[in-house]
Amino acid sequence: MSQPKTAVLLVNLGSPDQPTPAAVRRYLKEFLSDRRVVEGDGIMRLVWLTVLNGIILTFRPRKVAKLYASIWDQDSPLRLILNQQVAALQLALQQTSPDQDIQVFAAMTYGNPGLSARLEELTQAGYRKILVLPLYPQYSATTTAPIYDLIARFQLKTRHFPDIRVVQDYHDHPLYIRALAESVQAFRTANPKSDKLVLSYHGIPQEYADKGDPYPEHCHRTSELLAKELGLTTDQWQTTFQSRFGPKAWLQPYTDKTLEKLPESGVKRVDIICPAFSADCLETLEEIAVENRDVFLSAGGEQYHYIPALNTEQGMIRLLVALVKQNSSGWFNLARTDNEQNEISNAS
Ligand SMILES: C=CC1=C(C)c2cc3[nH]c(cc4nc(cc5[nH]c(cc1n2)c(C)c5CCC(=O)O)C(CCC(=O)O)=C4C)c(C)c3C=C
Ligand SMILES: [Fe+2]
Ligand SMILES: [Fe+2]
Repeated sequence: MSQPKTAVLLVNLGSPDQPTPAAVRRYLKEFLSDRRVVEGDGIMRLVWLTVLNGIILTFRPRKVAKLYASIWDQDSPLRLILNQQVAALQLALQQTSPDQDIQVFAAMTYGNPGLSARLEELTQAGYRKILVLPLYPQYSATTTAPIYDLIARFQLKTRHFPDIRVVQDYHDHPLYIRALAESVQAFRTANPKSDKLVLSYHGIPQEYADKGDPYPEHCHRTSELLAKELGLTTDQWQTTFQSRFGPKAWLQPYTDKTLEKLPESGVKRVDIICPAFSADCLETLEEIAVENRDVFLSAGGEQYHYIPALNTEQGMIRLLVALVKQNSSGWFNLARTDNEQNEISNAS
Protein backbone atom coordinates (compact mmCIF):
# COMPACT_ATOMS: atom_id res chain seq x y z
CA MET A 1 0.00 0.00 0.00
CA SER A 2 1.44 3.41 -0.90
CA GLN A 3 1.93 5.88 1.95
CA PRO A 4 -0.08 9.11 2.12
CA LYS A 5 2.06 12.10 1.18
CA THR A 6 3.52 13.51 4.39
CA ALA A 7 4.97 16.93 5.13
CA VAL A 8 6.71 18.58 8.04
CA LEU A 9 6.25 22.34 8.33
CA LEU A 10 8.85 24.23 10.35
CA VAL A 11 7.22 27.49 11.45
CA ASN A 12 8.78 30.62 12.87
CA LEU A 13 7.45 34.09 13.60
CA GLY A 14 8.18 35.98 10.38
CA SER A 15 10.18 38.91 9.07
CA PRO A 16 9.54 41.76 6.66
CA ASP A 17 10.23 41.03 2.97
CA GLN A 18 12.82 43.80 2.79
CA PRO A 19 14.65 46.01 5.31
CA THR A 20 12.68 49.05 4.11
CA PRO A 21 10.17 51.22 6.00
CA ALA A 22 7.34 50.17 3.64
CA ALA A 23 7.99 46.43 4.04
CA VAL A 24 8.50 46.76 7.82
CA ARG A 25 5.24 48.69 8.03
CA ARG A 26 3.33 45.87 6.27
CA TYR A 27 4.95 43.28 8.54
CA LEU A 28 4.30 45.19 11.78
CA LYS A 29 0.70 45.89 10.74
CA GLU A 30 -0.01 42.18 10.26
CA PHE A 31 1.90 41.15 13.40
CA LEU A 32 0.64 43.80 15.79
CA SER A 33 -2.98 43.54 14.58
CA ASP A 34 -3.09 39.94 15.82
CA ARG A 35 -5.37 39.83 18.89
CA ARG A 36 -3.14 37.16 20.41
CA VAL A 37 -0.15 39.51 20.35
CA VAL A 38 -1.89 42.63 21.60
CA GLU A 39 -4.98 41.61 23.54
CA GLY A 40 -8.00 43.76 24.32
CA ASP A 41 -11.67 43.86 23.35
CA GLY A 42 -14.26 46.55 22.74
CA ILE A 43 -13.06 50.07 23.42
CA MET A 44 -9.52 48.85 24.23
CA ARG A 45 -9.28 47.29 20.78
CA LEU A 46 -10.36 50.56 19.17
CA VAL A 47 -7.81 52.49 21.23
CA TRP A 48 -5.05 50.04 20.27
CA LEU A 49 -5.87 50.15 16.54
CA THR A 50 -5.85 53.95 16.68
CA VAL A 51 -2.44 54.00 18.40
CA LEU A 52 -1.10 51.31 16.03
CA ASN A 53 -2.26 53.00 12.83
CA GLY A 54 -1.79 56.58 14.00
CA ILE A 55 1.52 56.48 15.90
CA ILE A 56 3.34 53.13 15.80
CA LEU A 57 3.03 52.46 12.07
CA THR A 58 3.99 56.07 11.34
CA PHE A 59 7.21 56.24 13.36
CA ARG A 60 8.43 52.71 14.15
CA PRO A 61 8.99 51.30 10.60
CA ARG A 62 11.76 53.81 9.77
CA LYS A 63 13.67 53.04 12.97
CA VAL A 64 13.15 49.26 12.79
CA ALA A 65 14.02 49.12 9.06
CA LYS A 66 17.44 50.57 9.90
CA LEU A 67 17.95 47.87 12.53
CA TYR A 68 16.92 45.17 10.05
CA ALA A 69 19.29 46.66 7.45
CA SER A 70 22.15 46.31 9.95
CA ILE A 71 21.68 42.51 10.18
CA TRP A 72 20.27 41.78 6.67
CA ASP A 73 22.29 39.24 4.67
CA GLN A 74 20.50 39.02 1.27
CA ASP A 75 17.46 38.11 3.37
CA SER A 76 16.38 38.31 7.00
CA PRO A 77 18.54 36.03 9.19
CA LEU A 78 15.38 34.46 10.63
CA ARG A 79 14.16 33.39 7.15
CA LEU A 80 17.62 32.39 5.92
CA ILE A 81 18.18 30.18 8.96
CA LEU A 82 14.67 28.74 8.74
CA ASN A 83 15.43 27.64 5.16
CA GLN A 84 18.73 26.14 6.30
CA GLN A 85 16.95 24.29 9.12
CA VAL A 86 14.47 22.91 6.57
CA ALA A 87 17.30 21.65 4.34
CA ALA A 88 19.23 20.15 7.26
CA LEU A 89 16.15 18.37 8.66
CA GLN A 90 15.25 17.06 5.19
CA LEU A 91 18.73 15.58 4.83
CA ALA A 92 18.74 14.12 8.35
CA LEU A 93 15.34 12.46 7.80
CA GLN A 94 16.51 11.00 4.51
CA GLN A 95 19.58 9.61 6.24
CA THR A 96 17.82 8.23 9.31
CA SER A 97 14.63 7.01 7.56
CA PRO A 98 15.46 6.46 3.89
CA ASP A 99 12.27 4.37 3.30
CA GLN A 100 9.94 7.17 4.38
CA ASP A 101 8.98 9.93 2.02
CA ILE A 102 8.64 13.03 4.20
CA GLN A 103 9.06 16.48 2.68
CA VAL A 104 10.06 19.40 4.89
CA PHE A 105 8.85 22.98 4.23
CA ALA A 106 9.25 26.43 5.80
CA ALA A 107 6.41 28.67 6.91
CA MET A 108 5.95 31.84 8.91
CA THR A 109 3.09 33.15 10.99
CA TYR A 110 3.48 36.72 9.67
CA GLY A 111 4.88 37.68 6.28
CA ASN A 112 6.31 35.22 3.77
CA PRO A 113 6.23 32.29 3.25
CA GLY A 114 2.89 32.49 5.05
CA LEU A 115 1.52 29.47 6.90
CA SER A 116 -2.00 29.80 5.43
CA ALA A 117 -0.72 29.78 1.85
CA ARG A 118 1.57 26.83 2.63
CA LEU A 119 -1.31 24.77 4.04
CA GLU A 120 -3.38 25.42 0.91
CA GLU A 121 -0.48 24.67 -1.38
CA LEU A 122 0.37 21.38 0.37
CA THR A 123 -3.27 20.28 0.44
CA GLN A 124 -3.61 20.98 -3.28
CA ALA A 125 -0.42 19.06 -3.93
CA GLY A 126 -1.97 16.01 -2.22
CA TYR A 127 -0.30 16.01 1.20
CA ARG A 128 -2.64 14.18 3.59
CA LYS A 129 -0.50 14.23 6.73
CA ILE A 130 1.09 17.44 7.95
CA LEU A 131 3.16 17.81 11.09
CA VAL A 132 3.44 21.46 12.08
CA LEU A 133 6.49 22.14 14.21
CA PRO A 134 6.53 25.66 15.66
CA LEU A 135 10.12 26.61 16.43
CA TYR A 136 9.16 27.97 19.84
CA PRO A 137 10.54 25.74 22.58
CA GLN A 138 8.33 27.46 25.18
CA TYR A 139 4.58 27.66 24.50
CA SER A 140 3.03 31.11 24.59
CA ALA A 141 -0.45 32.31 23.65
CA THR A 142 1.36 35.13 21.80
CA THR A 143 3.43 32.90 19.50
CA THR A 144 2.36 29.23 19.42
CA ALA A 145 -1.39 29.88 19.67
CA PRO A 146 -1.51 32.07 16.51
CA ILE A 147 -0.25 29.04 14.59
CA TYR A 148 -3.21 27.00 15.88
CA ASP A 149 -5.48 29.93 14.91
CA LEU A 150 -4.19 29.94 11.32
CA ILE A 151 -4.66 26.16 11.08
CA ALA A 152 -8.21 26.46 12.45
CA ARG A 153 -9.02 29.21 9.93
CA PHE A 154 -7.68 27.05 7.10
CA GLN A 155 -9.75 24.07 8.29
CA LEU A 156 -12.91 26.17 8.52
CA LYS A 157 -12.75 26.98 4.82
CA THR A 158 -11.52 23.58 3.59
CA ARG A 159 -13.86 20.64 2.93
CA HIS A 160 -11.37 17.77 3.08
CA PHE A 161 -8.42 18.99 5.06
CA PRO A 162 -5.36 16.84 5.79
CA ASP A 163 -4.61 15.21 9.12
CA ILE A 164 -2.69 18.01 10.86
CA ARG A 165 -0.72 17.60 14.08
CA VAL A 166 1.07 20.35 15.97
CA VAL A 167 4.02 20.07 18.34
CA GLN A 168 2.90 22.29 21.21
CA ASP A 169 6.25 22.89 22.90
CA TYR A 170 9.57 21.26 23.74
CA HIS A 171 10.86 23.45 26.60
CA ASP A 172 11.97 20.46 28.70
CA HIS A 173 12.81 17.96 25.96
CA PRO A 174 16.04 16.19 26.93
CA LEU A 175 17.52 16.72 23.46
CA TYR A 176 16.72 20.44 23.56
CA ILE A 177 18.42 20.82 26.92
CA ARG A 178 21.31 18.71 25.65
CA ALA A 179 21.63 20.87 22.49
CA LEU A 180 21.71 24.08 24.57
CA ALA A 181 24.24 22.59 26.98
CA GLU A 182 26.52 21.44 24.16
CA SER A 183 26.33 24.86 22.59
CA VAL A 184 27.29 26.60 25.86
CA GLN A 185 30.09 24.11 26.55
CA ALA A 186 31.54 24.46 23.05
CA PHE A 187 31.39 28.24 23.34
CA ARG A 188 33.04 28.26 26.75
CA THR A 189 35.83 25.99 25.59
CA ALA A 190 36.67 28.41 22.78
CA ASN A 191 36.34 31.66 24.77
CA PRO A 192 37.71 33.22 27.96
CA LYS A 193 36.01 32.34 31.25
CA SER A 194 32.99 34.39 32.39
CA ASP A 195 31.44 35.14 35.81
CA LYS A 196 27.82 34.48 34.89
CA LEU A 197 25.59 32.91 32.25
CA VAL A 198 22.58 35.13 31.53
CA LEU A 199 19.61 33.31 29.96
CA SER A 200 17.58 35.99 28.22
CA TYR A 201 14.09 35.09 26.93
CA HIS A 202 11.76 37.23 24.82
CA GLY A 203 9.25 38.77 27.24
CA ILE A 204 5.47 38.96 27.21
CA PRO A 205 3.20 41.35 29.14
CA GLN A 206 2.99 40.32 32.83
CA GLU A 207 -0.81 40.55 32.55
CA TYR A 208 -0.86 37.66 30.02
CA ALA A 209 1.10 35.47 32.45
CA ASP A 210 -1.26 36.46 35.28
CA LYS A 211 -4.18 35.33 33.10
CA GLY A 212 -2.62 31.89 32.58
CA ASP A 213 -0.01 31.97 29.82
CA PRO A 214 2.44 29.22 30.91
CA TYR A 215 5.34 30.84 29.04
CA PRO A 216 7.28 32.13 32.09
CA GLU A 217 7.02 28.73 33.82
CA HIS A 218 8.33 27.07 30.66
CA CYS A 219 11.23 29.54 30.51
CA HIS A 220 12.18 29.01 34.15
CA ARG A 221 12.01 25.23 33.71
CA THR A 222 14.29 25.39 30.65
CA SER A 223 16.78 27.50 32.63
CA GLU A 224 16.76 25.15 35.63
CA LEU A 225 17.28 22.09 33.45
CA LEU A 226 20.07 23.74 31.51
CA ALA A 227 21.81 24.97 34.66
CA LYS A 228 21.57 21.43 36.08
CA GLU A 229 22.93 19.89 32.89
CA LEU A 230 25.85 22.35 32.98
CA GLY A 231 26.42 21.83 36.72
CA LEU A 232 26.08 25.57 37.47
CA THR A 233 25.59 26.87 41.02
CA THR A 234 22.79 29.42 41.59
CA ASP A 235 25.17 32.40 41.53
CA GLN A 236 26.52 31.33 38.13
CA TRP A 237 23.33 31.83 36.10
CA GLN A 238 20.27 34.08 35.89
CA THR A 239 17.06 34.23 33.87
CA THR A 240 15.99 37.57 32.36
CA PHE A 241 13.40 38.83 29.83
CA GLN A 242 14.09 41.10 26.85
CA SER A 243 12.30 42.89 23.97
CA ARG A 244 9.85 44.88 26.08
CA PHE A 245 7.24 46.67 23.94
CA GLY A 246 4.92 49.46 25.11
CA PRO A 247 4.41 51.09 28.51
CA LYS A 248 2.89 48.16 30.48
CA ALA A 249 4.87 45.85 32.82
CA TRP A 250 6.38 42.81 31.07
CA LEU A 251 7.98 39.73 32.60
CA GLN A 252 10.84 40.64 34.90
CA PRO A 253 13.72 40.93 35.57
CA TYR A 254 14.38 42.86 32.38
CA THR A 255 17.57 41.91 30.52
CA ASP A 256 18.81 45.48 29.98
CA LYS A 257 18.17 46.60 33.58
CA THR A 258 19.91 43.46 34.88
CA LEU A 259 22.96 43.99 32.67
CA GLU A 260 23.13 47.60 33.83
CA LYS A 261 23.35 46.48 37.48
CA LEU A 262 25.57 43.40 37.23
CA PRO A 263 28.96 45.23 37.07
CA GLU A 264 28.36 47.08 40.36
CA SER A 265 27.67 43.73 42.03
CA GLY A 266 31.06 42.47 40.85
CA VAL A 267 29.95 40.56 37.76
CA LYS A 268 32.19 42.00 35.05
CA ARG A 269 32.20 39.14 32.50
CA VAL A 270 28.99 37.63 31.15
CA ASP A 271 28.00 35.06 28.56
CA ILE A 272 24.45 35.54 27.34
CA ILE A 273 22.25 33.00 25.57
CA CYS A 274 18.66 33.35 24.29
CA PRO A 275 17.03 29.91 24.62
CA ALA A 276 13.59 31.00 23.31
CA PHE A 277 15.03 31.81 19.88
CA SER A 278 15.72 28.73 17.78
CA ALA A 279 17.21 30.96 15.09
CA ASP A 280 19.18 34.18 15.27
CA CYS A 281 17.13 37.21 14.36
CA LEU A 282 16.72 40.92 15.03
CA GLU A 283 16.11 40.31 18.74
CA THR A 284 19.37 38.39 19.22
CA LEU A 285 21.76 39.79 16.60
CA GLU A 286 20.87 43.43 17.23
CA GLU A 287 19.12 43.80 20.59
CA ILE A 288 21.30 41.31 22.51
CA ALA A 289 24.58 41.20 20.60
CA VAL A 290 24.79 44.97 19.96
CA GLU A 291 22.43 47.09 22.11
CA ASN A 292 22.76 45.15 25.35
CA ARG A 293 26.51 44.78 24.94
CA ASP A 294 26.67 48.60 25.00
CA VAL A 295 24.45 48.67 28.08
CA PHE A 296 26.71 46.23 29.96
CA LEU A 297 30.04 47.73 28.90
CA SER A 298 28.85 51.30 29.58
CA ALA A 299 27.88 50.24 33.11
CA GLY A 300 31.41 48.99 33.83
CA GLY A 301 31.24 45.45 32.42
CA GLU A 302 34.48 44.17 30.91
CA GLN A 303 33.61 41.14 28.80
CA TYR A 304 30.35 40.32 27.05
CA HIS A 305 29.77 37.33 24.79
CA TYR A 306 26.55 36.43 23.01
CA ILE A 307 26.23 32.65 22.44
CA PRO A 308 24.42 32.17 19.09
CA ALA A 309 21.04 30.46 18.79
CA LEU A 310 20.96 26.74 18.00
CA ASN A 311 20.27 27.54 14.31
CA THR A 312 21.49 24.47 12.34
CA GLU A 313 23.76 23.02 15.00
CA GLN A 314 23.91 19.24 15.06
CA GLY A 315 22.11 19.15 18.42
CA MET A 316 19.23 21.22 16.99
CA ILE A 317 18.77 18.94 13.98
CA ARG A 318 18.99 15.86 16.21
CA LEU A 319 16.22 17.39 18.33
CA LEU A 320 14.04 18.16 15.27
CA VAL A 321 14.42 14.60 13.98
CA ALA A 322 13.36 13.27 17.40
CA LEU A 323 10.35 15.63 17.52
CA VAL A 324 9.25 14.50 14.05
CA LYS A 325 9.55 10.86 15.00
CA GLN A 326 7.78 11.23 18.35
CA ASN A 327 4.91 13.25 16.90
CA SER A 328 4.25 11.26 13.75
CA SER A 329 3.69 7.96 15.48
CA GLY A 330 1.24 5.77 13.64
CA TRP A 331 1.68 7.72 10.40
CA PHE A 332 4.48 5.44 9.33
CA ASN A 333 7.12 3.29 10.86
CA LEU A 334 9.85 5.76 11.70
CA ALA A 335 11.80 3.39 13.90
CA ARG A 336 14.38 5.04 16.12
CA THR A 337 17.91 3.86 15.62
CA ASP A 338 19.53 2.31 18.71
CA ASN A 339 21.74 5.36 18.88
CA GLU A 340 18.80 7.80 19.02
CA GLN A 341 16.99 5.69 21.63
CA ASN A 342 20.15 5.70 23.78
CA GLU A 343 20.56 9.45 23.39
CA ILE A 344 16.98 10.12 24.55
CA SER A 345 17.29 7.68 27.48
CA ASN A 346 20.68 9.04 28.53
CA ALA A 347 19.54 12.63 28.32
CA SER A 348 16.39 12.09 30.42
C1 LIG B 1 3.20 43.05 21.96
C2 LIG B 1 4.20 42.72 21.30
C3 LIG B 1 5.00 41.47 21.26
C4 LIG B 1 4.86 40.24 21.92
C5 LIG B 1 3.84 39.83 22.95
C6 LIG B 1 5.92 39.38 21.43
C7 LIG B 1 6.18 38.07 21.83
C8 LIG B 1 7.19 37.25 21.30
N1 LIG B 1 7.97 37.47 20.18
C9 LIG B 1 8.84 36.42 20.00
C10 LIG B 1 9.79 36.27 18.98
C11 LIG B 1 10.20 37.29 18.11
N2 LIG B 1 9.81 38.61 18.15
C12 LIG B 1 10.45 39.30 17.16
C13 LIG B 1 10.29 40.63 16.83
C14 LIG B 1 9.32 41.48 17.37
N3 LIG B 1 8.51 41.24 18.45
C15 LIG B 1 7.63 42.29 18.63
C16 LIG B 1 6.60 42.40 19.57
C17 LIG B 1 6.14 41.37 20.39
N4 LIG B 1 6.64 40.11 20.52
C18 LIG B 1 7.93 43.26 17.61
C19 LIG B 1 7.18 44.56 17.44
C20 LIG B 1 8.97 42.75 16.83
C21 LIG B 1 9.56 43.38 15.58
C22 LIG B 1 10.71 44.23 15.81
C23 LIG B 1 10.32 45.52 16.49
O1 LIG B 1 9.53 46.28 15.93
O2 LIG B 1 10.82 45.73 17.58
C24 LIG B 1 11.31 38.38 16.45
C25 LIG B 1 12.30 38.75 15.35
C26 LIG B 1 11.75 38.75 13.93
C27 LIG B 1 12.85 38.97 12.91
O3 LIG B 1 12.48 39.20 11.75
O4 LIG B 1 14.04 38.93 13.16
C28 LIG B 1 11.16 37.14 17.04
C29 LIG B 1 11.80 35.85 16.63
C30 LIG B 1 8.61 35.50 21.06
C31 LIG B 1 9.38 34.19 21.23
C32 LIG B 1 7.58 36.02 21.87
C33 LIG B 1 6.94 35.49 23.07
C34 LIG B 1 7.18 34.40 23.68
FE1 LIG C 1 8.49 39.49 19.56
FE1 LIG D 1 13.65 44.12 20.09
